[in-house]
Formats: sequence, structure tokens, C-alpha cells
Amino acid sequence: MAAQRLDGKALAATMRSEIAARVAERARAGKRAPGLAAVLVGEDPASQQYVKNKHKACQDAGLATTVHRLSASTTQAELLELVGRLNADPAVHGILVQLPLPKQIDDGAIIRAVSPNKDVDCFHPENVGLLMTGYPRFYPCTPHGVLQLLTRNGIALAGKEIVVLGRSNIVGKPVAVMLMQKATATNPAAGDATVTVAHTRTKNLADVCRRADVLIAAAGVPGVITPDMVKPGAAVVDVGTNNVDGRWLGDVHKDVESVAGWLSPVPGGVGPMTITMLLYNTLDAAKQIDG
Ligand SMILES: NC(=O)C1=CN([C@@H]2O[C@H](COP(=O)(O)OP(=O)(O)OC[C@H]3O[C@@H](n4cnc5c(N)ncnc54)[C@H](OP(=O)(O)O)[C@@H]3O)[C@@H](O)[C@H]2O)C=CC1
Ligand SMILES: Nc1nc(=O)c2c([nH]1)NC[C@@H]1CN(c3ccc(C(=O)N[C@@H](CCC(=O)O)C(=O)O)cc3)C=[N+]21
Repeated sequence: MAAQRLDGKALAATMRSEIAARVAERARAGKRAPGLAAVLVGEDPASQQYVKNKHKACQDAGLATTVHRLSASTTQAELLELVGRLNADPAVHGILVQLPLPKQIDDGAIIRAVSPNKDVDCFHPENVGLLMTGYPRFYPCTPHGVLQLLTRNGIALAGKEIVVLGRSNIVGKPVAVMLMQKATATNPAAGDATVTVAHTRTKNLADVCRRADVLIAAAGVPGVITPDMVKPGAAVVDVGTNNVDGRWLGDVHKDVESVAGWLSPVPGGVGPMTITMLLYNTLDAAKQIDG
């Protein structure tokens, strides 16, 4: 039996129209449109594509969006100066500096320079700390997209065995934190699950993955999750977005389709959900800043 599809494209469309309605309501109340400033340094084609997708999604939902394109030779001081201007600009509620940055720039210094109140990626250490302690100011976009994709498809997480493959600051670590946390009124996107995090030093990776009722693949290696690593009937979320010769390939091998109970496609799975959660955070930032 083929796995049921975790259709991120369809869910993203539904949630974006909910966001657009709330943005329109704010406009009717005379409030400024939520503003997102995206900063793209250099010419990496995948980054350009993501930023283009985000820009279009913002426009479609009625957000005010600007893209700041800087050359690959931009200095750290120049980028810090731009971030400072965006921090001070009342039309900007959310700031996203697309990663990775060129090697002359220290990612950490830029992430720490973004005002925590405008940090719609939820990468600033203050916001990571708030998330970690159960009092989130923002939820990080890709992890939040993964949780929404599961729960809005009726997949309950509490008490489940969940394995996360990958431990990066952008995906693996924060998604694992959200999945394990206690759900409360002030921290609703929390899984109450039993979570294992696997990585390149994990022993018996296939055995570990096969324990999972829900498997989250965020390794960045095309096809690394093979059918022998999946418990029959498990929900498998493919975060991998690997550009191979101009095509998008996930971390999940296509044959997993016949073992999994649920599977998210690439493209059309987590990618569109990530962008949707960015819009959600930008609206949220506008509410937090402007009321
Ligand atoms: N759809 C979306 O919105 C997004 C998609 N992505 C995609 O998700 C993927 C992961 O991204 P990101 O977290 O930034 O990647 P990183 O390269 O920062 O992290 C990858 C993680 O996976 C682990 N890993 C790599 N190979 C293996 C392996 N063979 N076996 C076990 N573990 C392995 C690494 O382990 P170790 O720590 O030991 O090196 C590391 O922890 C990429 O394909 C990326 O494009 C990322 C962000 C958003
Ligand atoms: N500061 C920062 N914030 C990020 O959120 C961030 C980042 N840096 N760096 C890179 C990763 C990657 N990422 C994706 C966004 C959209 C798709 C996406 O739209 N994917 C489409 C495929 C692409 C397409 O069809 O154009 C899909 O899966 O359907 C994928 C990946 C955000 N990231």
C-alpha cells in the first residue's frame, strides 16, 4: 500500500489564506501592513530561489516585503550596517538574513545583531533560549512547519517515539526541542513525544530509525532514508531539499513510499510550510510591535 501524502503545498495554501484574511483585517483597522525584509548576500541559486518564493508568498498574502540583494564580496561591517537600519525601520517587523553567508562574514555575529523582536527566523540566542525554556516569542519556521504538517493531518504526537535525523541549529535541534516539549496554553506547538536525535556518530542508525512512529529526515543527503530504516506504517517527514542538477531531491528514498503510512513529498512538503510559518511569524511580529 502506498503511503498517504502529507501535502504541504495544500496545507500551506489553506494557512496562507487564513493569514491573508488576518492581514486584511488589520488593514481595515488602519494598521500598517506587516513588513518583512529579506537579505540575500551573494548569488547562490538555491538561496535565490528560496528568497524569490518567500517574496512572492508575502506579496500574495498582503504583506509588505522588500528584498535587499548584496554582492558576494559584502563585508561584515556593511551587512551589520544594513541590519541596524532594518532594526530601526518601523515599516519592518520581520528580518530574515538568508543563510549560509559568504565566508568573510560571521553568521553568529549577524544573527545576534538582528533585533530579537524582529527575528522571524527564531535564530537569535535570546529567542532560542525562550523556545528552549518553554516560553517562545517565535517558533522557528521549518520546525513549526513540520509540526503543523503532522498535526493538521491528524497525526497525534503525544507519547509517540519520534526520531530526528540531523542536529543543526536550523532544523534538527529546534524540531527535536519542540517535539519533546510539554504542550501548554503559552506553548501550543509542542509534541509531548519521546524524541531521539540521530547524526553522523549514531551507531546502528537503521535500528534507531526503525523505532520511530514518526521519522523526521533533515540530513541533507539525498535518499539517505531507505525502506529498511522505516517502521511499517510510520509517518515520515522529508525536510531535505537538495538541489541536484537543477532538480529537488529529498533525504527519503522513493521506495519508502511502500513502507511508510504517511510521507511528505519534495518538492511540495516542508518547503511551502516553512515559507507559510515565516508569514505567520511576520504577522505575529507586527502584532507584538504595533499591537
Ligand atoms: N524545506 C525547508 O524549509 C528546509 C530544508 N532544509 C534542508 O534540510 C536538510 C538539512 O539542512 P540543515 O539542517 O541545514 O543541514 P546541516 O548540514 O547543517 O545538518 C545536517 C545534519 O544531518 C546529519 N547527517 C548528515 N549526513 C548524515 C548521515 N549520513 N547519517 C546521519 N546523519 C547525517 C549531520 O550530522 P553531524 O552533526 O554529525 O555532521 C547534521 O547534524 C538540507 O537538505 C536542507 O536543504 C533546511 C532548512 C529548511
Ligand atoms: N535565514 C534563513 N532562513 C531560512 O528559512 C532558510 C535559510 N536561511 N537558508 C536555507 C533554508 C532552506 N529554506 C527553504 C525555503 C523554501 C523552500 C521551498 O520553497 N522548497 C520548495 C522547492 C523549491 C521550489 O519549488 O522553488 C518545495 O519544497 O516545494 C525550501 C527550503 C529556508 N531556509
